Amino acid sequence: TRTTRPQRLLRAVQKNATRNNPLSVISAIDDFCRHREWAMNVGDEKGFILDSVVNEVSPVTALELGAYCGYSAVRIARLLPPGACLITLEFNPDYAAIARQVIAWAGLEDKVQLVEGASGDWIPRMKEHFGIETFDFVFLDHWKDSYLPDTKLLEECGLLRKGTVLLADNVICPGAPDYLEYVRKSLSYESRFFKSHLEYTKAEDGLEKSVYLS
Ligand SMILES: O=C(NC/C=C/[C@H]1OC[C@H](O)[C@@H]1O)c1cc([N+](=O)[O-])cc(O)c1O
Ligand SMILES: [Mg+2]
Repeated sequence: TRTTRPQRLLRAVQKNATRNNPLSVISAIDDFCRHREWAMNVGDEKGFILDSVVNEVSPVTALELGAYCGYSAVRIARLLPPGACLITLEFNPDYAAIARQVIAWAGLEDKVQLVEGASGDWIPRMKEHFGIETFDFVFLDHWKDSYLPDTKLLEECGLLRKGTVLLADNVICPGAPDYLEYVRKSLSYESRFFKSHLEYTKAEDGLEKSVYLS
């Protein structure tokens, strides 16, 4: 096919969503993915849980690992308090290009810093490059086998503080077994599972919320 799925998703946003209206961008993507083409956004059902955790934490500094088309970046950034910011890391340049445009269509570019590159390279540079002390909230939604090494890297780089909330997507499907075992067994985390479904399907999935105790 001439265009890619992310390009068709962006076109659906530009056609059906209102500029500077994040909720209409979220709805346009969910409609596209439910009725036209499935895509790996966190989706509306898990998105509702994501929203409730973001509202509870009300983060001033937030990190997202894996932007894809920018759906969860829009979900998170629309809820951030004034002066707060979301840094989102995306390895795939094609996804990053689409995500930037989706975030811009929602009018949230001032709240979101999209960084193209590998999380393993960028996490150690967060403090000096972005002037970040610690993160209040981290959403993990990138490669599932990167959840654990990147969490350990965040710890080692001193980017987590007492009370930092990690929220991980897909801990059942596709699954992140090594990450789940770690956060559930570690005395440094208080972990809780939120049962849900794989985006736009009836398959079992869920989010794991883990509070860093330091
Ligand atoms: O691989 C998934 N996400 C990882 C994304 C990987 C991409 O983001 C980082 C990198 O650019 C890579 O190309 C995924 C996969 C499914 N799935 O059903 O296969 C469902 C989901 O919610 C997912 O986040
Ligand atoms: Mg996901």
